[in-house]
Amino acid sequence: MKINNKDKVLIEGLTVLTTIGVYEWEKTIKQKLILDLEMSWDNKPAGESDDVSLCLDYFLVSQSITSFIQSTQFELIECVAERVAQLVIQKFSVQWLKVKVSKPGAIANASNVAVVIERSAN
Ligand SMILES: Nc1nc2c(c(=O)[nH]1)N=C([C@H](O)[C@@H](O)CO)CN2
Repeated sequence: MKINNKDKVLIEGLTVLTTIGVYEWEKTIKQKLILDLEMSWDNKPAGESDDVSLCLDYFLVSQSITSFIQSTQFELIECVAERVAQLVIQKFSVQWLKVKVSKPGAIANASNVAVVIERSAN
């Protein structure tokens, strides 16, 4: 059977408020993070059957990521990216993903700062 290795499911602009930052003043406030995810997934079975149980459900993935980030305190956006990658790989059996975490309010004279990571299962 041929596998569609190039298929992806994307989540773009997922906005979450959380406690994030290395400085003391940041530990008492909520700040906005924006996440973009690119996840490898064979979309052919879901596309051919129109069966939600065969897709990578972006609603469930978004819900899991949002509640995880909202309920956890972080210092670095690198840590958010790493933990989100682990969650998606473990909970949704995703084999490869790219995660971008932006913290648009971090630098007054920059429109955005972000980190990007790519991770694989195993
Ligand atoms: N590479 C990073 N650099 C910095 C981070 C970070 O998460 N990753 N965080 C901070 C502070 O929390 C900053 O956002 C306060 O404006 C500094 N550098």
